Amino acid sequence: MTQLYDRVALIGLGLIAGSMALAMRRAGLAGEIVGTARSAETRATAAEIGLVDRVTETAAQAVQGADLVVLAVPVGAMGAVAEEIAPHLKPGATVTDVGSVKRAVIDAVAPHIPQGVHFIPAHPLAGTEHSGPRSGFAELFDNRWCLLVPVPDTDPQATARLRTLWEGMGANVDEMDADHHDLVLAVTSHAPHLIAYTMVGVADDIRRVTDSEVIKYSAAGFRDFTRIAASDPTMWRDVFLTNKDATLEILGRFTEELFALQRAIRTGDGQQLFDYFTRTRAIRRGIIEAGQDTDAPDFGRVKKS
Ligand SMILES: NC(=O)c1ccc[n+]([C@@H]2O[C@H](COP(=O)([O-])OP(=O)(O)OC[C@H]3O[C@@H](n4cnc5c(N)ncnc54)[C@H](O)[C@@H]3O)[C@@H](O)[C@H]2O)c1
Ligand SMILES: O=C(O)C(=O)C[C@]1(C(=O)O)C=C[C@@H](O)C=C1
Repeated sequence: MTQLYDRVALIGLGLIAGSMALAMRRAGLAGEIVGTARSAETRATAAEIGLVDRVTETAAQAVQGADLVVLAVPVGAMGAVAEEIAPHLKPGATVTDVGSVKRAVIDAVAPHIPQGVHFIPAHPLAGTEHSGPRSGFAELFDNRWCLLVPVPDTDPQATARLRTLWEGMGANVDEMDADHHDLVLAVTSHAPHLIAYTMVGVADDIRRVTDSEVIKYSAAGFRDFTRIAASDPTMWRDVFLTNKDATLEILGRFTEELFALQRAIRTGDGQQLFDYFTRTRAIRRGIIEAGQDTDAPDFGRVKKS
């Protein structure tokens, strides 16, 4: 793979930025990778483990001379970071982000981007429940989707280069409109996380009644919930605060369905339960028939033919 950017600046040095640094290095996509983070401890760790080629104290220093700037901080911090780096951006540079919500990030960041700098929002659909500078790994994006969300009048060449970067890091790339992105992700990622957080919270409340048995005998389904509910609190607080409308819309529908099933249980309507579960089972089987092995550890990854 050829080098795409002479200098890349990563703002935020957590799971996503760390994985990008390792994936870029794996494929030789960047000349120099510079990184910065808000906390001195994170910067020291990143320097100690050699996560990036150079660590700077401030975001303003990191973006000096960078051809690509990646905002990899919690969604609620994107606007303030964009404001801080704006006067220091190199003309012709590309600014991108990896935030889990797109409309709010565009609204917060775009007004700060100077003329002559390209802003191309993005979202890799890959992650884990871990965070921080030691959590990244080069394979995170392999065969995963990365969605680009170009804003109006985005330079096609800059977009094409960013697409090539994500492909070089192992991802499959698609483009999507910001509002559509936020609705789709509310269904596939944001609402499920809130449900997992809630379920684990309920189990924790019940623990006092069951004398810790819910933890001791936790079954596989519940254990999956606990993994998701261990995800970073700051990141997810910001996701819900910034994708409010879409998440509330999906949670409203979820609650209606939940009440319907609750009523079926109360009234002993086995047929309704059976029909519902038959429908949802068919959905999973459809995913498998489409070529994805849902039991495989790489479920959710895009199968390359
Ligand atoms: N974790 C996932 O599964 C996942 C997946 C895709 C996209 N994302 C998105 O990627 C972004 C980064 O997530 P992550 O998982 O790498 O998080 P992380 O917690 O591992 O890293 C976040 C980094 O941002 C820095 N930071 C935190 N608050 C800041 C602030 N106010 N100002 C400046 N820097 C700040 C932290 O020091 C840290 O270096 C988020 O916007 C998140 O929504 C996360
Ligand atoms: O696999 C996980 O742990 C994740 O939560 C990753 C996940 C997801 O919901 O799929 C979480 C947030 C993102 O913005 C993208 C991916």
